[in-house]
Amino acid sequence: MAVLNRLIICRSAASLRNFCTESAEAGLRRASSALSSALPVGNSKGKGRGVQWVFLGCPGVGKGTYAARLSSLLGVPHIATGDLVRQELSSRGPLSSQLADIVNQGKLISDEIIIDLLSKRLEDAQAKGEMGFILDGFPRTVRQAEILEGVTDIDLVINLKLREEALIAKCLGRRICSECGGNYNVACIDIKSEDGRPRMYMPPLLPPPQCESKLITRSDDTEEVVKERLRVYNDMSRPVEEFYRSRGKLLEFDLPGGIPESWQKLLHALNLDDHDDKRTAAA
Ligand SMILES: Nc1ncnc2c1ncn2[C@@H]1O[C@H](COP(=O)(O)OP(=O)(O)O)[C@@H](O)[C@H]1O
Repeated sequence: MAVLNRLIICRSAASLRNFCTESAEAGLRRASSALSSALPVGNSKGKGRGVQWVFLGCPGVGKGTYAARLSSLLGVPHIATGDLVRQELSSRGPLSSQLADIVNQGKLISDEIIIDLLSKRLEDAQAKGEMGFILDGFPRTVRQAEILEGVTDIDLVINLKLREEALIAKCLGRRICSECGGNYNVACIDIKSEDGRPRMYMPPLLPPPQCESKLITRSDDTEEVVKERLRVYNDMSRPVEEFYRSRGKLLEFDLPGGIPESWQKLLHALNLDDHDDKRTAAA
C-alpha cells in the first residue's frame, strides 16, 4: 500500500522531483537528529568535556597523521569518516557495493549516509565514555558543516595545507599494513626552492621489517582517482574553509616539511608546546 501511495505521488515529473527532494530532505533530517542524539547532552564550551576539533585539508595532506597524534596527546577520539566508510566497505553490508563505486570514482558519499556512519561512531564513543573528538574528513560540504554547527559547538578547525605536487605524490606513496593497520608512505618528496619558496623535503615513512611484505594500497589512491578527489575537494570542500573562517574558527597551517618538523610547529601554533605528554605522543 505504501508503495502504491508513493507511485501515485510520483505521477508527474514535477511531483516526482518534489517527492525525491522531500525524501532526501527527510532522510537528512532523520540523520541530523540521530547525530544530535549521538552527542552528549550539554556539550557546550568549557571545562569538563574534551576538545571538539575538526581537521580540513586536501587528500594526502596528512590530516590522519596529525589528527591521530593530537588525539593521543589530548585524550580524545580521532574520528576519520574515510575510515568509517572503509569499515563499512569491508563489512560487506547492504551499502558496501554502492559505496565502493562512489569511493573508487573519487566522489563524495551522500550527506545522509556519512552522517549516519558518524552518528553510529559517536554513539559508540558515548557508550565508552569517550569525551570530545577530533574529526578528520568531516565536514566536507557546507551542508555537513551547517548540520554539525546546528548540533554542537566546534572549538577549532585546523586547515592543513601543502603544495599540490606534494599531495599527489603523497597519495600515490601511501601504504597500509594489512595486518596491523599501520600507515606508511614510500614517497620521498624533495621539491627544490623556487620563486622565493623554500625547498620542501619530506622523507618516506617506511614500515618496520615485519610489515614490509603485507603492505596494501587503497583502491582510490590511483593517479586518476586522486586527481578527481582533488577536484572534488576544490569544488565541494574548499567552501567549508570559508564557512569556518567567517566564524573565526579557522587556523591555517602550512606544513613546512616532514613529520618531526611539522609536528613541533603545529604544537606551537596550537599553544601546546608545553603539554606534558607531548614527547610521548611524538615518539
Ligand atoms: N564527510 C564525507 N562526506 C562524503 N564522503 C566522504 C566523507 N568522508 C569520507 N568520504 C568518502 O570516503 C572517501 C575516503 O575518504 P578519506 O579517507 O577521508 O580520503 P582523503 O584521503 O581523500 O582525504 C572519500 O573520497 C569519500 O568518497
